Amino acid sequence: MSTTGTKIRELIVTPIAFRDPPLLNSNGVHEPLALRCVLQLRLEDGTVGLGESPGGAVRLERLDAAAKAVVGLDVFDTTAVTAAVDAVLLPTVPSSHERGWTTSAVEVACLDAQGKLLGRPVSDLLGGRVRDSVPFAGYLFYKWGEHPALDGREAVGDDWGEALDPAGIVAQARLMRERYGFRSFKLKGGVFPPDEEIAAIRALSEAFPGQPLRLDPNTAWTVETSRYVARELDGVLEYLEDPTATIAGMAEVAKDSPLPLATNMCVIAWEHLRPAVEQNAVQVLLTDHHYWGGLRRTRELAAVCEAFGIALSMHSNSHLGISLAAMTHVAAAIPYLDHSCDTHYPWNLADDIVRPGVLELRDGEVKVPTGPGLGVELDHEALDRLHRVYLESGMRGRDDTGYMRRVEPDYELRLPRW
Ligand SMILES: O=C([O-])[C@@H](O)[C@@H](O)[C@H](O)[C@@H](O)C(=O)[O-]
Ligand SMILES: [Mg+2]
Repeated sequence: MSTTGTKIRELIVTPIAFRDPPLLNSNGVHEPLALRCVLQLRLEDGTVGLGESPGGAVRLERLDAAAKAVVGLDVFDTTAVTAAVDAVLLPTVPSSHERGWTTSAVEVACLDAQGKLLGRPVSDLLGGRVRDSVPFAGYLFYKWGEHPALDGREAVGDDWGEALDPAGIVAQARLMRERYGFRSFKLKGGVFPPDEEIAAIRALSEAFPGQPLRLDPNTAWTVETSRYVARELDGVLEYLEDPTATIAGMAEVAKDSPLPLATNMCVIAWEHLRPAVEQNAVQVLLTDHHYWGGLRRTRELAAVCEAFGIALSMHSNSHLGISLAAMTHVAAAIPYLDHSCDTHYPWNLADDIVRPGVLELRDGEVKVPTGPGLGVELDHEALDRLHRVYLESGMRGRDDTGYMRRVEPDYELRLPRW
């Protein structure tokens, strides 16, 4: 194939804001809107590759810099594209993890364009799929029934309702199961005292016998508390995720934990792998292509984990369909993925920017799209609408703690809290 038409003509980055329910976590509560950026990588021949990145002013600025750096490069030379993005960010963004967020979004757009040019799905470009559909876990959150009235805005409810105790969490899990068929569940913890969250997990285990369960308090606990919870939930959880902070802290917990420990917080860059392995700090790694530098790097990461006997799962943050498609393709192409993947998608899919019909959560799984590239089509009308929401909102970053303080002025962010 000649490179005449496969050169990158432009990269359009569109910031958007979409509705998000009041989901609680160890940092506070989700704001009424969540931010993402949508990438359209247009080639000389008119082919467009799609990408999606976490949003906010900082990420947008970096993506805008990346957009200038990639013009004229061949879309098939992802090594050169990634190097160009990395080089333009290096002077101001020293952390490889931070640069990974930007390179990843651009790489996904390149792979989508490549797949469209070749008429092959992205999973083929990653070596071929080993499964036709990818299992996801129902991601449960403690939550308020509505976003409270603030700044003259009326309260905003949703069709999930309130979940502030074990009965509420079980009811939410039942709804998740009814709507999407999930066969495993993750509870976002770090919100209530550990015994209350242990009770919620026990209630889930009774309601869904034999279904894999996980608990993730996002470092809300001390080493001692983490060990206590691990002992209490031995035989009930498949793994305990980020109970405490740092590789050293996790290693301390691991010494005495009957449960495998998982992370998407203390091992988030290549340089963290060696100390984590040496200290046996984590037994499960939640990959996330958004911050490991892309889909191909995620596959490489999986091979490293396989070599060291670290099991694999997948992390998620509030996201839309382009990211879900990318997550599904890479999960399909990793033989060694032994846990269902996380996804926030059920919380946000009402505002998706891809056309319906391809990505469906059914029986707790998403079928790997078989069309060219990521296999999803951008809904331009939805994109324009959500871009206007972004502009009008004035929101330029995520602040779960600040939002919580506006509702509960005495709220203090403390990690660990228990
Ligand atoms: O969206 C949230 O509240 C989650 O806590 C998210 O911020 C985390 O990144 C994530 O889902 C996790 O597994 O740690
Ligand atoms: Mg986590």
